[in-house]
Amino acid sequence: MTATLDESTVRPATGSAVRLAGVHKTFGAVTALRGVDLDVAPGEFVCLLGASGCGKTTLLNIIAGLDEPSAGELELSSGRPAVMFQEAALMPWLTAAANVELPLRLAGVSRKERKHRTVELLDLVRLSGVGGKRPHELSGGMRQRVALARALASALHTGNDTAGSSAPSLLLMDEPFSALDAITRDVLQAELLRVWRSTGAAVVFVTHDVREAVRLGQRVVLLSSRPGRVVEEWQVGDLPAAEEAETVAVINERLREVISSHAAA
Ligand SMILES: Nc1ncnc2c1ncn2[C@@H]1O[C@H](COP(=O)(O)OP(=O)(O)OP(=O)(O)O)[C@@H](O)[C@H]1O
Repeated sequence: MTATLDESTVRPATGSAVRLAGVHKTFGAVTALRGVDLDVAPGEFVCLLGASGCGKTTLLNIIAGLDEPSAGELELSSGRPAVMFQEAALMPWLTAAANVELPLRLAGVSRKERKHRTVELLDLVRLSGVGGKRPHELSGGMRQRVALARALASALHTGNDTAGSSAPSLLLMDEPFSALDAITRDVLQAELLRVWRSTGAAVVFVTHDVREAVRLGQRVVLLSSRPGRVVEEWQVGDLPAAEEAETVAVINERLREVISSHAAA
């Protein structure tokens, strides 16, 4: 079930794109999150890493306003963040361009401005030639690019819209590339980094792939196995290539420890 966040638990963030303080979430007898503290700076790229079932999606849903915390506080600096899921979830009856345009249409952006921004965004994800095609005519990787352009349309619009043009935007991504083959994933990871650098949006990217987290993130945040809470984090932005493999090995080892301590508990 989805719920709308209570106004009292969501406040505009001061200086952060998103800030969570002591966020708990229970589903009946199941405690999914226990006291999560997380602060994401405007324009920062943070990867949330954790074992299956540790509460990553729950956390993202709470930030997205699709679910509400049982306790704790959430602060957001922009309006509702844009979300991109594992499956592109495009409207099958709309063309790629119309899918990208949809959040702008719903936000009441003028037709001329919508058309202009849609062309720009399709160009940004290198899909300028296929705006007129419908989702079933596109490959899985192309559909995820359309989903990325649509999420950006929504994120950038919200960012511009709420507190003036300086309001940072926030993009939430829940394992968006995990259903793709390795080569397409590799290409889209590079594309995402390029797009992130050119838009300045903050990104919270959920993955259980350590290599992906280290490649994409400026910071990797490790959640414990259920109930999830932040156990450790690493600054991994601009790592020299020689240190990347070692960092992946260190984080993998820590992830294994977290999983086995949970299994032994
Ligand atoms: N709506 C719900 N009702 C009951 N339990 C739920 C609900 N949503 C999540 N859970 C439980 O909360 C825990 C965390 O789930 P969540 O989907 O957030 O984990 P995750 O880390 O994203 O997992 P994965 O990596 O496998 O997608 C799980 O034990 C799950 O069964």
